[in-house]
Amino acid sequence: QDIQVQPSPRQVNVTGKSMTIPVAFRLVGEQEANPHAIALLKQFLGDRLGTEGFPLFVGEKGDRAVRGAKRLIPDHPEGYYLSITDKAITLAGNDERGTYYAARTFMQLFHEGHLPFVGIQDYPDVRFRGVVEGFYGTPWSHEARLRQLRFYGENKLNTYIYGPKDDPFHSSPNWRKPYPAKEAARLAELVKVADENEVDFVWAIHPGLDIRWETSDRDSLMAKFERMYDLGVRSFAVFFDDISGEGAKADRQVELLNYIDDHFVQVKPDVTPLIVCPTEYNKGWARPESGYLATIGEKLNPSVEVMWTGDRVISEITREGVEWIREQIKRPAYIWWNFPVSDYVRDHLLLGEVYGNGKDIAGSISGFVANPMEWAEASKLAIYCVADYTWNMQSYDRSRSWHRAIRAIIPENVEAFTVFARHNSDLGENVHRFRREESVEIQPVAERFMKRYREGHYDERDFLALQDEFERVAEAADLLLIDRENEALIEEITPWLHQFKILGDAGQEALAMIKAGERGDRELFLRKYNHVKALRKRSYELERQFNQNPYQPGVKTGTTVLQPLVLDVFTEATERFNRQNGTDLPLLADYSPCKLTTNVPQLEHLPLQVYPSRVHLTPLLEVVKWPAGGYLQLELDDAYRIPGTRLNFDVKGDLSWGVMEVSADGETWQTVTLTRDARGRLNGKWEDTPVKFVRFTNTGEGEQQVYLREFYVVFSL
Ligand SMILES: CCCCNC1=N[C@@H]2[C@@H](O)[C@H](O)[C@@H](CO)O[C@@H]2S1
Repeated sequence: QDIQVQPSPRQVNVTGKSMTIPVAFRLVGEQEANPHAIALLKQFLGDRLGTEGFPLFVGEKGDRAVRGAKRLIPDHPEGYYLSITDKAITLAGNDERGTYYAARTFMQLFHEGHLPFVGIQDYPDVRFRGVVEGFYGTPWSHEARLRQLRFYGENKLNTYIYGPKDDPFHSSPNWRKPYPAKEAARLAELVKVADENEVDFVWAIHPGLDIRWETSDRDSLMAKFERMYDLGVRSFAVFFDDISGEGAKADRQVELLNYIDDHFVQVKPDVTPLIVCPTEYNKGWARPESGYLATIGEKLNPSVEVMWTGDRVISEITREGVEWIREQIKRPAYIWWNFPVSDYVRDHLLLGEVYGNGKDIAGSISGFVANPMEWAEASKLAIYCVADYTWNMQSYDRSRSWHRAIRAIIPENVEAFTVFARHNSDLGENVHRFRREESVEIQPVAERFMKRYREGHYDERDFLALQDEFERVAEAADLLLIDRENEALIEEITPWLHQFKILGDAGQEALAMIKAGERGDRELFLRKYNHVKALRKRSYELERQFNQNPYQPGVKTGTTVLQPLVLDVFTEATERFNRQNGTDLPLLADYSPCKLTTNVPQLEHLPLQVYPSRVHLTPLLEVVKWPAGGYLQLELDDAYRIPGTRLNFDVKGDLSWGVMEVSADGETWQTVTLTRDARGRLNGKWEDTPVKFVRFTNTGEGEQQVYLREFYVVFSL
């Protein structure tokens, strides 16, 4: 019998036999065993549990109830031994959490009225496994967090790091203040539910934006940690990421961290190791000459965990990469993996497989936590796979895990959600140039079809395969929109489901244009042509209505294969129709009236958001290092009368180091005075001349570090 346990256990011995599930179980070891494991079993077995019945021995190594299994329990943190025979069931943990995990595995073995006779010895590859709520954007709701913690309990994830950038009591300015009563009570509830699910609730503080290296701020931080300890928090982190200036100094940071470690973490009886996010948190930003990492490696107490995102902010974690950082910081790195986080591509959902990380890194890292999307339920797909990967790397199978994740998350609509997730997994062009596979199965068919269609002899089987896929897309959208088993998930993805339905319909109708054109049926062709244009307009309006945020507003779906395919088919069919009928039916406006050029490395690949009346530059979340002579230029497709551009560098002090200019021809430039409006945004104004170019240049002497929160050009009212 195929034992399906999540995450995949390390060592499973099956005898092939099984027994019908006993009508009653006699629990042995309740007094000594991990109470959360006992509670879980009681809740799961319900009234099957009594003083009579089939013996169920539960306990930790050394407990009387499981003394017979002592030799069989793996000697690893969180390891366990589980056995089911026709005589008894044994759930024996190497420690309390191990017993809990044995109970979780036991629960998964119940299958269609039977229990398999099995011996399992299991333990995790990675010590700390889980999620860091560390994204920019709307923090998860309290209910979403409670669901997450229960999900982690089910999937043997033992860490949840609370660090939402937009929580003012986690970051500046209120990191010094205790949480108000309501928030404090909610955090206390999260800690309780985390405990019940054997999850370490790690509370992180992000003081770097305005910390002063004086005892007063040190004492404020210690006092805040004490407050959180009173709420039940037993795991703590200090984030020094995404900051510049005073807060970024290594020796100051180390002095503070060692103080916290010596006077708080090491003196409390039950606090787990302190975790820190360094300012140089990926290899792309590490500067050996700054000595930052060297200072961390040499002077930071060895008991402090140091987080790391890999070779870049968003990157796959490789053996070579973790060996490199281990050398620098003189300890295994605690990985903060930036996936499926989408706060730099907010119009996309990242529902694809988890792949690209090495399977040989377990020995070189101490932790691996995923930074998710602001969409908590939708993030569970990737989190499920990370749980499988970090528990047992060698046996991790990206596709098997992904399919199981979908079954775990939406069991009543597996087929529909699989179609939806297949086509919502790539990020599109983005500042980090991180991409994921999308529409993998249909991509070769689409490519072959378009090529042959253009050559004038496509294969009917390809046509039918594409038509079938677009039908599945439309069906999946409708099935999921009425799904009621996981309403929180559907609520999160509804805007994308509407967009997905439109994509399915548009794909079918664009293909119908081909057939109508071939049959010379002008009337039918025009009907289909108009329908596709109407669908496109609806899609555009959806973009303007949902998921509006100042970064990547809108709702993108199928951007890598299906959307381009619809556009290609529509364009080709319309151009043929125009040639055959001497008409000039317009094509879909998909050009971009604006081009970005820059010599500032971090701005090179910023996508532009183009709207009817203005061009948005996707702002960055990280600090932008703007070298002397560095410029950012937008070139419009024509000279427009622009009533004024909006510019916003969240910088302290003035922008006297830079100059804003406009030009109609790229030759003669006119300087623009920038004035701050009520909201502190810098507005450029100039007299009424047509403008084709807008640029901002660092004319100062040295590099500037700025937050580019907003930059857009309004080029018509
Ligand atoms: C090494 C741990 C520090 C990582 N800190 C990071 N801060 C930012 C996060 O808040 C964002 O969600 C992430 C993705 O945009 O980028 C960086 S990653």
